[in-house]
Amino acid sequence: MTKVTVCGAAGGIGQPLSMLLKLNAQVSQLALYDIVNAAGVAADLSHINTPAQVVGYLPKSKDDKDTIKEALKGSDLVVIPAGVPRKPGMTRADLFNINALIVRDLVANAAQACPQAAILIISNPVNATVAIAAAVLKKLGVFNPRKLFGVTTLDSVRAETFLGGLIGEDPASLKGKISVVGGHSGDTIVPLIHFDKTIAAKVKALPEQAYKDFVHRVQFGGDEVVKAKNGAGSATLSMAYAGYRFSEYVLNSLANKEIPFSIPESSYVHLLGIGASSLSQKLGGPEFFSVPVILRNGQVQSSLDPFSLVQTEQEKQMIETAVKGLLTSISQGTSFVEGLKL
Ligand SMILES: NC(=O)C1=CN([C@@H]2O[C@H](COP(=O)(O)OP(=O)(O)OC[C@H]3O[C@@H](n4cnc5c(N)ncnc54)[C@H](O)[C@@H]3O)[C@@H](O)[C@H]2O)C=CC1
Ligand SMILES: O=C([O-])CC(=O)C(=O)O
Repeated sequence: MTKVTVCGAAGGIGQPLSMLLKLNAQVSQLALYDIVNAAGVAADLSHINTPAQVVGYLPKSKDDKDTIKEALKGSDLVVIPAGVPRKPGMTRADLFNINALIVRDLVANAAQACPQAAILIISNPVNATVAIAAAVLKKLGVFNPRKLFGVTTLDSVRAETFLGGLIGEDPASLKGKISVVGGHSGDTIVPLIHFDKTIAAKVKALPEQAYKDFVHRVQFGGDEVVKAKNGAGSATLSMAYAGYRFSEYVLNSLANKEIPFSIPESSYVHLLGIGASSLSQKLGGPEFFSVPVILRNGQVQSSLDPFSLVQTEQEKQMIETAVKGLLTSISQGTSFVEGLKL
């Protein structure tokens, strides 16, 4: 019996992500929470012929504090794509003011209703919202760092797609052969693509500019979608796929399924809390960093040191640059929660 709750389930990401979760036969209960249209999305998905029982949860009023708790009660996995997306001209950091409050409230409710759940944060700016979630859970005395995940999978999905196109490989075959670490915005995103010898040889055969363009495209892939949608939001469908890919990894670990890749999925996690404090020191002190994580039973069992995947001076420098950006975002998230009443 596995219960999954999606918060923000009626949104651009929430709807297709909920559909993918409904297709997973391991899910027995799928709770769809949103402040709009939750019942409609739930009714629609409930007609799909898979085992998950789908229930929509829409708050009855602004002061309704019970519906969200019902949606979260007993959940094993909580996925949070609630919040506002970017419009052209905005950075992810510009979303902080609105999304910080949304994430704070949802995580505070999860802390009470399902303190054992794995929590996946999709809402941007991920570099800061995950720090908010951690600070809230700490304040409420239920922080398990091994179960809090910032979802950075879309960066890996993009890197696989763009590199596959460049070197003439099936993008799907690159999963586990390249890795993306750091954070989830601009130059905090660090693709590492030289540790597999066959891939590295193909990358080295490319003109230097093609490699630079690839890195830039992975780091700013979100902007491409924001621009193309021209005011109608940011990546939703590719993000739903990526969010599902990481959710499925958590669900598989809950079912004790083997990890079929040598280098597992990355996630933006609390380094000290997952037993990687020496990595944090080596990086220059960031509390959070996206690293490949090995999951067991819905939580981080161990992580890989990204420096073991670094092969070039350029990759090392990209990590240094990422750390600078992350330190600022993390302290913004953490100080937002300090002094707040929960
Ligand atoms: N981590 C990542 O790689 C990515 C993150 N994102 C982020 O995901 C978030 C959602 O994006 P979209 O789905 O495109 O936005 P959207 O506006 O289409 O959907 C957001 C949904 O959240 C709901 N919502 C707002 N406040 C809520 C609350 N307090 N409780 C529950 N639901 C609430 C809204 O009603 C809406 O249905 C944005 O912050 C976006 O920047 C987007 C793409 C990639
Ligand atoms: O760019 C955005 O605002 C949405 C996002 O995080 C992405 O597509 O990577």
